[in-house]
Amino acid sequence: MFAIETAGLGKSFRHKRVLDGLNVHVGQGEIYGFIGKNGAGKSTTMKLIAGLMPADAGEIRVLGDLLVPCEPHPRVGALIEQPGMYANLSALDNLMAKALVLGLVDARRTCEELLEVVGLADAGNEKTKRFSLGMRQRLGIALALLGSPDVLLLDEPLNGLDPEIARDIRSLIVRMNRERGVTVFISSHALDQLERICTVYGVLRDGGLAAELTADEVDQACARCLIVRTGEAPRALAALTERFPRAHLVALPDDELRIDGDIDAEEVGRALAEEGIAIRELRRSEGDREAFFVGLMGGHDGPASE
Ligand SMILES: Nc1ncnc2c1ncn2[C@@H]1O[C@H](COP(=O)(O)OP(=O)(O)OP(=O)(O)O)[C@@H](O)[C@H]1O
Repeated sequence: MFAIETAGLGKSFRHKRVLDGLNVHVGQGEIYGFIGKNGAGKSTTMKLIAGLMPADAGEIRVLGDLLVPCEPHPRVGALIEQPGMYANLSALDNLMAKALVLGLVDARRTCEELLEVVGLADAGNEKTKRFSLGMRQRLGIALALLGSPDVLLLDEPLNGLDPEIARDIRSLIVRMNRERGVTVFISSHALDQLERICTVYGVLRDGGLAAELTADEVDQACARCLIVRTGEAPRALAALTERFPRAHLVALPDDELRIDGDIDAEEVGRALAEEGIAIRELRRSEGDREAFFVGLMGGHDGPASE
């Protein structure tokens, strides 16, 4: 049973289709990094899974339960976009307000413990309007953790944080995962941050998943690859895909193709020459993980395709 599973998920805003047949599989106990360009639909996906808005198509299962549209699953905690909090209340009172809504027994002790867990014990009585971004994110995570969820949805929890705070939040996420067995579904633009904690990745592109791979598979894919630059990238991509069906090929920006797998450079050169495709550059690249992910996302610059 998956912690989160979506099948054929679709969502449009007015006439803009954002998600189109999205199939995500998040195993229990994983820290799943959800990656995609700006506007690819990461927050939208999170909101659908959190039960904050209805999908137009498809279904979502959380811990095996089919989600009823707009009904949050009781075992899911979420921090999506700006953490919702009352500016004039203290961190403790913000937690208490939610704890009461959830009907938690022993609410005060639970809230104080959570403040401790997220490193806000000393600031618990301060009004949140005076909080720094890092403190807000910590409180947002504490709010998401109220009720001891089994599944945590974290939308960009590391955005805009200085390296030390980002490290603290990363270790908090890993601790929740290892010690409490919480499954984490996390989005971030900071690939280097995700790479330190994620066990699986899903790459969102054109409304669906371009890839879903484990950290080990990413390691393997990035261990050794060939980069080909040619003026005829689409034709080269088609020719090489047919010639090397077991290789993983990705079109990169600047007319480059990336070929993952143990493929011989000479064979690639020969295959392209036979098709009459001129090669501008053919080189071996080691471990360029960012290029790998950026390639899967569909390039670096500009928003996701309209
Ligand atoms: N409520 C809404 N009404 C209209 N359009 C929306 C709404 N919510 C999202 N969109 C649009 O849907 C697309 C996907 O947005 P979403 O916020 O899910 O992307 P994202 O991948 O989280 O982006 P980012 O990385 O920039 O946060 C965007 O083009 C956005 O403008």
